[in-house]
Amino acid sequence: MKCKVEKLCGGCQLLKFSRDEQAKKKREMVEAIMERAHLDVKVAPVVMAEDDLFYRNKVIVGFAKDKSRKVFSGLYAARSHRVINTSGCVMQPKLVNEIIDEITHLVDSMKIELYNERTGTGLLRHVMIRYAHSTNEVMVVFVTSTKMFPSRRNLVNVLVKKFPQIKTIIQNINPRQTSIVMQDESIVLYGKGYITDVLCGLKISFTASSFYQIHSGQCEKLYEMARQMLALRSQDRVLDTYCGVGTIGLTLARDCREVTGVELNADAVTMAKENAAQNGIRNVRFVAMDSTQFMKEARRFHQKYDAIVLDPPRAGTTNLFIESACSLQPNRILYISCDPKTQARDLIVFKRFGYYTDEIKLVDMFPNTEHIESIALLTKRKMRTNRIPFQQKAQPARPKGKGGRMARPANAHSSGFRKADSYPHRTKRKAKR
Ligand SMILES: C[S@@+](CC[C@H](N)C(=O)[O-])C[C@H]1O[C@@H](n2cnc3c(N)ncnc32)[C@H](O)[C@@H]1O
Repeated sequence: MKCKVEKLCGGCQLLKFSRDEQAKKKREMVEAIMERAHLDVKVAPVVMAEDDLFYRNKVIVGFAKDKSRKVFSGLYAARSHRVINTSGCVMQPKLVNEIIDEITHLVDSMKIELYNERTGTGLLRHVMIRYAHSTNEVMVVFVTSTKMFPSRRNLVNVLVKKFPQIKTIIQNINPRQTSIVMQDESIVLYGKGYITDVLCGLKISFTASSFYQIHSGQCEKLYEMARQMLALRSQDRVLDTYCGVGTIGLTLARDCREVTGVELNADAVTMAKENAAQNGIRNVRFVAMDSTQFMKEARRFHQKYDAIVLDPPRAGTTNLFIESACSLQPNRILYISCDPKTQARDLIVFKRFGYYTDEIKLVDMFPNTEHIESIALLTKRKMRTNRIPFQQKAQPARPKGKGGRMARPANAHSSGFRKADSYPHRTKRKAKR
């Protein structure tokens, strides 16, 4: 496969290699990372994708003008903020490419002002397209520097008329001088503000700000692998941390007694609840909260989980998360990661708490790039020492609220635990004391 801008773009570092060569390289890379971390683990062969082109279901493009002042759009060149023309990119679905080309043409013909990163002036910063492979639904997000968006009505009308697959159009307002693409304020210009895909036989809806795996076909393989590795029993309680729109928890729900999903992004949690409802899944609940904070509360209320799943962002998790997860003493912990380096770092800390893994499995979620999704099942083994892995720093005392109770921060969400949720034997023992 040839790409005209392969070198300039830098997004597909492995495009020139065959599928087998890519599989070998990715596996060797993970083996080297695990070895460097002194983790004695076997790395399984990579589960490769049948469709390694046109797979990206999320694309963000910037805009610029060429020498003749004509607008073009594309990805940023590697390690820069220079837009290069990636029209017709072979990683993006054909429909997505057609929509991007049309938007670029409209931006040019409607003379929509482009945002200038250096001066912080202008209007249009980015366009994000999200695509649902199973349903062919498309979401378009215009990221603008101000709420004022003079040509938006025209733009929306032309786009939905030409592409009936576009089910929602959103304007996200990002007035800050930052490289972060989107900010919190959004206006739905057309449709419901979300699109729906079918994943592992479940209807899954997601909004512009919520996470959804980039390669839907490989994502199904990943979740099936997770199910098999966890081998849940009907009486098991599962905690799905960093749960996004609930995809992993919802696919596990039929195998176990109940699933609790925890996610920081309140938008994603709203979608997770909607996803449970639209699939008639009743043994799940979702909480908008920091995962570590949730587990600390779960511990306080003597909650027990047989399995904990974590699927954190690329930066991995924190020592405090690991400490809190291990303090709940689950039988197994399933760690899904999109960066084996941070996963290896975290696995070392899990080990200090007695949770070990023998094998890392790999799913190629990002064909033709250097990236890989890795998955590890950790089980509890006997601790070799009684030493506490690391001492927690003393926390500053929180101010007392009404009635002598600890005041909660104003923006804190609730774990939903009540005293009645505590395990009865523990409550009794406490009462005796
Ligand atoms: C890699 S995504 C995984 C989402 C989901 N498990 C999936 O497969 O679609 C990581 C998610 O963690 C969420 N997140 C980040 N920090 C968090 C935290 N401290 N507590 C809970 N969720 C967090 C992000 O909003 C994002 O949805």
